[in-house]
Amino acid sequence: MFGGRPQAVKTGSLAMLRELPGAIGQTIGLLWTAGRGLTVTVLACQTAAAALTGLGLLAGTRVLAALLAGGPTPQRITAALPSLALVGGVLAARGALTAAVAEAQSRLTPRVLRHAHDRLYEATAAVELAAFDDPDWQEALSRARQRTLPAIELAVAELLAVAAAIAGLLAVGGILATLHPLLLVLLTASVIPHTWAAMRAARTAYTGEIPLAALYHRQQLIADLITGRPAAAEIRAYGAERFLLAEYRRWAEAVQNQRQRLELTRARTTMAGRTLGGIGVLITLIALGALLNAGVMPLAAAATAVMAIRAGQASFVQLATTANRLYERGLYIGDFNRFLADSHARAHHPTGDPMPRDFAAIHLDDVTFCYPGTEKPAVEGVDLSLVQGEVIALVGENGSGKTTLARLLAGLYRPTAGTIAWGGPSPRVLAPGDLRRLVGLLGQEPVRWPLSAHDNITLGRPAPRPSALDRALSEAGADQVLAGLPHGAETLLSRHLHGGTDLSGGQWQRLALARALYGAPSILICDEPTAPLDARAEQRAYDTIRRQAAQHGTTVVLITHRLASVRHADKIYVLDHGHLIEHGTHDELLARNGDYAQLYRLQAAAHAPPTPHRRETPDPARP
Ligand SMILES: Nc1ncnc2c1ncn2[C@@H]1O[C@H](COP(=O)(O)OP(=O)(O)OP(=O)(O)O)[C@@H](O)[C@H]1O
Repeated sequence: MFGGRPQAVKTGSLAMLRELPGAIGQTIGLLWTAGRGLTVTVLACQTAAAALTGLGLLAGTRVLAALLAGGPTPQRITAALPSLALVGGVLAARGALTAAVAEAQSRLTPRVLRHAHDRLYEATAAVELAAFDDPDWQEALSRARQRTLPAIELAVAELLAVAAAIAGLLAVGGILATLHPLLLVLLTASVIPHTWAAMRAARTAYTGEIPLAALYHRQQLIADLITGRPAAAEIRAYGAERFLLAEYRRWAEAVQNQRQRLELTRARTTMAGRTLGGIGVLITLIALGALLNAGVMPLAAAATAVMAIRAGQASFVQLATTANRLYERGLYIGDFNRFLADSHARAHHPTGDPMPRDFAAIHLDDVTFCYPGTEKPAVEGVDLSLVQGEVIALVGENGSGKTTLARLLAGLYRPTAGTIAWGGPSPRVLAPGDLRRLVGLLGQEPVRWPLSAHDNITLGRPAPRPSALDRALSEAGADQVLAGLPHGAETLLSRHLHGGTDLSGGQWQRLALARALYGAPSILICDEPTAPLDARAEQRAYDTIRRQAAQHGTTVVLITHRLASVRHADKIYVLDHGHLIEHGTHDELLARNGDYAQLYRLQAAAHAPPTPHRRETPDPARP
């Protein structure tokens, strides 16, 4: 309902058996890339431990045979001693191997997790911006983070448990086959009910987990609102505490009920399996008794058979449970790998020569852009040419496509149709990633990076020239902000971190302008850049922006609803429902008396001094 579309997963036993090898393959692939040596160590130790189990059982048979043989007790004990020593040695060696497996596993699991996290964040960081607007990709990302990463951690343990169970079964099977082939049949018959119950319980957990995840997601959203800083002020201002707590409790109760239902079903299935399993064991013991009675098997072998069958049953149940769970995790891992491949396909891959910093013009030819998953273009059929050093303004009503067009110009989006060409006499169509390095972006709500003030400006970029930082700071007025900080440029800007501090909206904006200027951009996109600034800072910001164009040849794209601020732009483009409907200078557009002129006069009237009007004298005749 709200936790993402549940995956269509086949949960039948046959489907599981068919797809289990693929799931195991996915998990092994992950283990292999994260730590080959450790994987081999764990598997080798497990195989050796299983072989030792078989050897121990055989030695146990010999001990029993010696003890049950005729003759005086001291003599029988002496005869059993070598086999007893072997049993002791086997047990000690098995203990050592189990400890080695546990140690290797404890080193392998964090490695696999780190590797998976690394791949996830690397793939996510590399994708084009448009992927973040695609609900399918977003959903796959959320699934990868919330379900796959925890699943991977469990899959490692489960894969190793499956391997241990298979090795154990092979050892026990070998012993039983040597004792009497009929014992193999008895073992299989006795484990069927248990195995069925284990598989069913695991499947119940999986199918019940999908609605549980959706409910939990909703509960978490509200918990985040209650505990997070962004909503803290509004919650208190509107007195929404009780409302939110009630909402939280509603979802928490739904989570609790669903969990209880799941646990109950699981407990009942397990109980049924155990009861049937008990009957299976009883039948096995009766059959063993019959074999003994018929003289087909000596007493010592029968005792070993009982132990082997018990060990075999445990391995069978472990195999059924973990294989089922591993199958489920394998589905998540497969999903994760598909997400990585899809993200890789959506990533920017640099092509061709690097773009020169200087360009004569940018030409947009019949450019259209649709957001992923939408059919209505946000920008349609736009033709536009930008000359280096120009200040252009994009104006229009809310949702008319200004931000989208600016992002197309910045190379952050790829046109759905049409071309954007950069360059001089023979303009080149560039891959969007080539443009990005040349662009400075100043948005209305810039990111407040929880880093030092210095890193907030540089973001790890090398200085294009030695004085770049000082110049950017002074041009943006951010030097004054830094001067007021307790540790200057090294002050940590986050109240969430110990020793950190916070800035006002306007101070953050000045830092953002410094960040945009620091890279000496060829094109500076300012999307409502002065909303949080006071009048003086706004004036100063516009002066800076204009100076960038005049002195440094930076092309400026200005988006603002304050039309008084765009009067000095070299060209003004008016957008309406994604279409360019007018363009020209301020005076040309006023003379044209179109949409721009109307909007401008509307705003000018709002700022005009109020016209004095006569106070009406009350009419004594009116009631
Ligand atoms: N991420 C998105 N996914 C889908 N549609 C989007 C997305 N962002 C914007 N749109 C749609 O694209 C259209 C243009 O949006 P855009 O943000 O470019 O307008 P704008 O002129 O900058 O608006 P405003 O003045 O309100 O900032 C709108 O109809 C909007 O609903």
